[in-house]
Amino acid sequence: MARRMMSRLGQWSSYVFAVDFDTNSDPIYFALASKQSERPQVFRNVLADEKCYSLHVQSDDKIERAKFYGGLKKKLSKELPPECTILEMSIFQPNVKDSVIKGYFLKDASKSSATERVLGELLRNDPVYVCSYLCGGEDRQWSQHLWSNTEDGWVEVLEKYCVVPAEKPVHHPSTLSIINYDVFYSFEDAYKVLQQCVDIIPESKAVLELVDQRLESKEKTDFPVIVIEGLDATGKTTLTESLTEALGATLLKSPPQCLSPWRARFDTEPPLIRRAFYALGNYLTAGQIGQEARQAPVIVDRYWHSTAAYAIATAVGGKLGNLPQAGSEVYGWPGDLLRPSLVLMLSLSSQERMRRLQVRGQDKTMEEEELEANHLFRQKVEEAYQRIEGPACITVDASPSPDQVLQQVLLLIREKCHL
Ligand SMILES: Nc1ncnc2c1ncn2[C@@H]1O[C@H](COP(=O)(O)OP(=O)(O)O)[C@@H](O)[C@H]1O
Ligand SMILES: Nc1ccn([C@H]2C[C@H](O)[C@@H](COP(=O)(O)OP(=O)(O)O)O2)c(=O)n1
Repeated sequence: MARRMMSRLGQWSSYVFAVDFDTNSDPIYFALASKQSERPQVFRNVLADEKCYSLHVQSDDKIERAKFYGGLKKKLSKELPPECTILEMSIFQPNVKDSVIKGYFLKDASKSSATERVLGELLRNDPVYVCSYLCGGEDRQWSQHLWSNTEDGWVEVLEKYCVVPAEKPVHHPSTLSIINYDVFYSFEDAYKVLQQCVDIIPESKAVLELVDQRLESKEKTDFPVIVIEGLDATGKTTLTESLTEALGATLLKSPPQCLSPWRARFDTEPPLIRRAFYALGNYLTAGQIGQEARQAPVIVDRYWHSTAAYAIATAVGGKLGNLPQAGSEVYGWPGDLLRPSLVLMLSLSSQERMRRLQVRGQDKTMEEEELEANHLFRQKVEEAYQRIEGPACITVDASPSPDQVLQQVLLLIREKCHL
């Protein structure tokens, strides 16, 4: 174990650490060095007298890493003293795809040694690296101390490094591991994830069996395929139903009905597994679209745009500006997924959306803070929706009455699909 850590440490000189102290600002970036830097203090303004720690997952297995990272937050929240704040942290090579190792940074204002005990326990039993951070010396500079297990079960410091400021990278670290972690760009990539889960999530087997029986879809459909997208409560169900009737169309949705028994189960899984499930749902729906579009136009309630936009918005931490730039490959359409003829995104002001949610009896009890975080999340989803290409979505104002929205959309369909 110690040898493994040493070899890892050797690589750390090219890594940058990012800690999200505040979702509305940039993370604080730092690196490790053998000598202190002349530059200003790394944690100035964000740390007072707290004890600080970091921990991140060490495993070469992608599924194990995802499962463990997801469970770790729950475990930490349960076992650490309440004065301990858990912040998201990543270690990465600037602008190098797939180089991110996720972890947590702990700001501990408690007076007890409970945190050390919990971390020592984790180090002994789980695949984690643990470090503590100390501020000392005349110039009050920070250093990082990597913990190691001794033979007799005690914890000791294996290596000590100076913490020095690092440049802000061009790409936010959370954008470096979107491909094949949050968004899958081929059937095979998503399928492989669920295959690797069969032993730990038995429901994966049933999903794979359904997927194995899916219908193949052709590139071109005989009748137009129109996808309706938008955040929850923007009126998708209302519109897709009236549209289906008005056009004598067939109504489908993604994920399809046949996956409903497993949706809640996969919603509890970490992003890697959850997103692979939704990705496969699109291929099942694509098979149904191919079949139905031989006889009539098809209306689809959510499809690839939802899968990609929600996944990207969840994966990208912090500000709207952290999203990958428009034109980035993450907004591309999977080469093997049936493309619809038209994608429309229903858009509403957040006040009207809240009003509709309340009419439906939801979101009444949300705390202010959660509302704020949700506001940022929804902005990111809508922005990601608008950046997805091949086909891109057309934004429709969903604030008029249901009939006015329907008429507006029928006009668009006639214009774009010649129906
Ligand atoms: N154009 C509209 N104007 C006012 N209320 C609407 C409109 N469209 C839908 N609603 C109402 O808003 C709520 C959410 O609509 P729904 O179609 O269920 O949205 P979604 O399927 O996008 O979650 C429902 O109570 C619905 O009756
Ligand atoms: N085709 C789809 C549909 C939904 N999803 C995911 C994206 C979000 O995490 C949720 C949104 O689902 P939600 O329950 O809000 O959907 P409805 O508005 O009830 O249709 O599902 C997806 O990834 N791909």
